Amino acid sequence: MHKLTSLEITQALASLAQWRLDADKGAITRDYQFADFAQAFGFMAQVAIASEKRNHHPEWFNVYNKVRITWTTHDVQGLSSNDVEMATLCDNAFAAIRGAAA
Ligand SMILES: C[C@H](O)[C@H](O)[C@H]1CNC2=NC(N)=NC(=O)C2=N1
Repeated sequence: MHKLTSLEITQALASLAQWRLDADKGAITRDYQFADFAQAFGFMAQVAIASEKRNHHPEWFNVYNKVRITWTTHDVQGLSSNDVEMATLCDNAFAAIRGAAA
């Protein structure tokens, strides 16, 4: 696992449009809003299981139906492909929950 270069980060964020980059910290953050707490927690449970499976864990905050997630890789003190993969997984899980709720 290597620390992503600025170019690699730009390329990765092209498909993670809702994520905000903190270039100094080497982290990406996104806010999600769900219909209610149950949906928000269900999302967090899915992400938690995937995080354990990949041994790559989020920094997150939840209040009622809102979840803020930040991905960064402590081991490289910046962003790695693990962060990109997990952000993509979060977006897919969010879309599935919103689609199921529709
Ligand atoms: C030893 C090291 O902390 C572990 O391999 C994993 C645990 N989960 C992790 N999660 C995140 N976000 N970054 C890491 O570097 C990381 N490392």
